[in-house]
Order: sequence, then C-alpha cells, then structure tokens
Amino acid sequence: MVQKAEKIWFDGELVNWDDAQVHVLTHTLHYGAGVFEGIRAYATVDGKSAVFRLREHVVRLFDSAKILGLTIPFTVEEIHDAILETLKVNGLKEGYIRPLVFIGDGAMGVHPGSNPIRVCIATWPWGAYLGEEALEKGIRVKTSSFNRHHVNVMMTKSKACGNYVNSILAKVEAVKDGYDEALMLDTSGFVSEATGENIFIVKDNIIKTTPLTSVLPGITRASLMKVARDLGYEVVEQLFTRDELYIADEAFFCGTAAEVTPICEVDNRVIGEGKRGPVGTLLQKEYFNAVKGGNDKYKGWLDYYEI
Ligand SMILES: Cc1[nH+]cc(COP(=O)(O)O)c(CN[C@@H](CCC(=O)O)C(=O)O)c1O
Repeated sequence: MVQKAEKIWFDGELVNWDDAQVHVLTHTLHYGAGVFEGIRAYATVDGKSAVFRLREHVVRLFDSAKILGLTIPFTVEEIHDAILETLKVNGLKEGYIRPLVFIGDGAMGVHPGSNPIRVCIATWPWGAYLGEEALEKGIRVKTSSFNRHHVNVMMTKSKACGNYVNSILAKVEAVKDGYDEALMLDTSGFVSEATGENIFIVKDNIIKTTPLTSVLPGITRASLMKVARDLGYEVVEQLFTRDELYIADEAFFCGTAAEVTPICEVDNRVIGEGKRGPVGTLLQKEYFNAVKGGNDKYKGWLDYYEI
C-alpha cells in the first residue's frame, strides 16, 4: 500500500491526498491514453535533498504527451517547479514522484473530443522496488510469454499508461510462476526490457544494452552508460538474444524505481556466479553515489531542495 503524503498537486492546486479524485467516466481510465513519469528524490551527502535528473524526466513527460497528441496545459518549468513544491509541502527528504497527465471526463467514445487534459503530481516514500535483498543478492527472472510491443502498435518511446497493460500481464505471469520479474522479448525475438526496467549484460568486461528500438529510453540507462564510459568501460547498444543473456558474465536491470538490480538467474539458468558481479557492484555503487551527490562529476544531474 502506498504510504500517503499530505498533499497532491492537481491541475495547479495542492489538494489533500484523499481529495484527489476523478469521475469514473474519466477518458484515460477507460482507454489508457495518458502519460506518466517515475522520478526519485534522495537525501544527499551534504544534508540537503535532490531530485535525480528532474528536467530530463519532465521533458520526457512532455515528449510522451506529444507522441500521444496530448497538450499539457502547463509549461515544463511549471511542472518542474510543481514537483519540487509538492516534495517540500509533503516534507519528503527522499521519495518517489509520480506525475500523471490524463484525459478527463466529458465525451465518451474512443475519440477524446474536447475532454480536458488534466495533470497531477503525487509523491510518496518508496524503498527498493524489488525488495532490499534484491539490490545485493539479485533476482530470478523468467522470459515472458508476452512480447514487448511492436514499435508501430504501441508507441514505446512514450511512457503511456496503456503500454503498462503489457507490463502487468508479464509481471503477474512471472510472479505467479515464482519469479521476481519478467524479461520481455521484442516481436523479432530479441531481448527488449523488463516490465518497468531496462536491461544490461556484461561479457568479457564489455557492457551491452538494448538499442532504443522497442524500449523506453530510460534515464537510468542513459546515466549508467555515461558512468560506465567515464569508468573506462566499453558500452555498446546492440540487439542481443536470450541465450546471449544466459551465457553473460553478469546482467542487471535498471530504472528509477528499480535503481540497479542484479539478475542472478534467467529461465532457471544461473547468470555468471549467480550473484551481483564486479561490474554491476561498481555501477550500483557509483549510481547511488551520484544520486546522493557524492560525485562532483554528476552534480549537474541533481535538483537540490531543502525541507
Ligand atoms: C518499461 C520501462 N522501461 C524502462 C524503465 C526505466 O526508465 P527510467 O526510470 O527512466 O530509468 C521504466 C521505468 N519504470 C518506472 C515505473 C515503475 C512502476 O512500477 O511504476 C520507474 O522505474 O519509476 C519502464 O517503465
């Protein structure tokens, strides 16, 4: 259950958490054409708090909306500032931030007509997405019976609400079968991503990730590619197959919620030593150092605020 905060920013106003309600004929509730973001704020080493790559996330929210043809009735700056305001009014030194843009109620039917475009921003404390142990011990993964979207069926560069029915089907199937997460292949059979994360594999110290074909352009993915290259690693964006993953030395998922989560097993095949490997350990350490303001090189990725 989400731990409630006091206020939610809703269409430009801060309202009480329980008052942030919509009508059951809200268009996006029925047809899924809405977009959202997942962003994290962290307590930093110098006592302040900071949101990680806030601007990139807000820009992606606007890009997602543009792809779906939704016009957000606020500017990037207004949403950027509203996110910081919502964190502060809720006294959250660290936590998860969920902006959502959706089509309100009015006309029904597939065409959204002139229904209003609404925006809300919720914030709440959210620990390790896949469990505290997962960050260290890694997780067990199953290749899903569901493919990731064909790139001309759902718009995969848009973090669109409706895209996540695909994620839900895969995640529920994997968990019911006793696994922690689902790995999804694209419609050509190459590895795509997980239900809420991008994926990296490591082989002979070369780090590989899926190109931006069927996947969400993850901000954690981009950050880890930069950090890995700064550490001197070769990082390639290249399609790879599930059996290349099976014989990798290491593999890990990444995302705002999942942070950097090692994969210890896929389809009952142990990956590498079956635990967090040296490269994953280093990147996870550097990632957490960066988000908490411990590395001057990446302080430009932080929007600081104080409670
Ligand atoms: C499909 C998908 N792929 C990759 C990522 C990683 O993107 P980024 O966060 O920019 O590095 C996410 C984020 N998933 C968000 C939603 C999780 C949820 O369960 O809700 C998140 O990590 O916040 C995805 O949903």
